Amino acid sequence: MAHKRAFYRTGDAICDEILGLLEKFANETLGKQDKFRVGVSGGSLADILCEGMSDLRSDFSKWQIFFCDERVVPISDKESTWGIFKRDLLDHCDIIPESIFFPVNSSLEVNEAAADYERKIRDAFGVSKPEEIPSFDLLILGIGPDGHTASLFPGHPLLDEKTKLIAPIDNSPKPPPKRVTMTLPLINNAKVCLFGAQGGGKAEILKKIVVDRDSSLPATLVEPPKGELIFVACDNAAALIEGDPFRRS
Ligand SMILES: O=C1O[C@H](COP(=O)(O)O)[C@@H](O)[C@H](O)[C@H]1O
Repeated sequence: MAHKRAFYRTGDAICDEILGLLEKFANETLGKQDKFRVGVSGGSLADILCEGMSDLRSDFSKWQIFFCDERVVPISDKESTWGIFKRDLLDHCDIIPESIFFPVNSSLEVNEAAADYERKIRDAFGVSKPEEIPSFDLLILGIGPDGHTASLFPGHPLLDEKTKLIAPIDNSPKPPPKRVTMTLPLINNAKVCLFGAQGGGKAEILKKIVVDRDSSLPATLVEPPKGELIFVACDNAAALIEGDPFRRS
């Protein structure tokens, strides 16, 4: 079980809470160590980060930003998460250096792209022994309507991956089919896993994850034993959850 769990209900939108927590964890981390290492997701969370990250007060030169998953498509494709960050954040902002981003090399074949990204992460953390698992300071994760997170989908064999930190997937049920993704051993070794859920379309799945703890859903399997697990949901996404679901834990 996660060391500490929290559930935040935020009114109409989750962006201020997500951005506020990102700033808080970055600055707390940089008060204790010289680098802040965060993993970001695609979809709605990427849009929130691109909208508000440049307003955060932090020393971005000490950040390292990785991708919890990426679609293996050219950066010019609208499905590329790195492409979204380039176009919607970096192209309009001169306080966040491009060099702090560690994108997936999507020009490689999907298996190679995953192996290459695992090497990049191991190099950045200085972790070379296969049995050692890097520990991200923060992972910002989304929740798909089917309960997927990163590119870990319900019923997919990748949920049982034990050795790879980054895995390829070439049959993603959600297009595009070719992706690379952080696996559960890497995700669950993070210091903080922060989920964001925006909109009434997430209400049913969020209840299954947060209240029912339905273990067939990949997002439920995110439970860092030594880290914090945080859910941030707008009122509509949290509509089927009463009070604080973690009151007694
Ligand atoms: O395909 C993906 O979906 C999830 C959820 O996206 P959302 O738009 O429903 O928040 C996302 O977290 C993941 O990074 C992405 O590749």
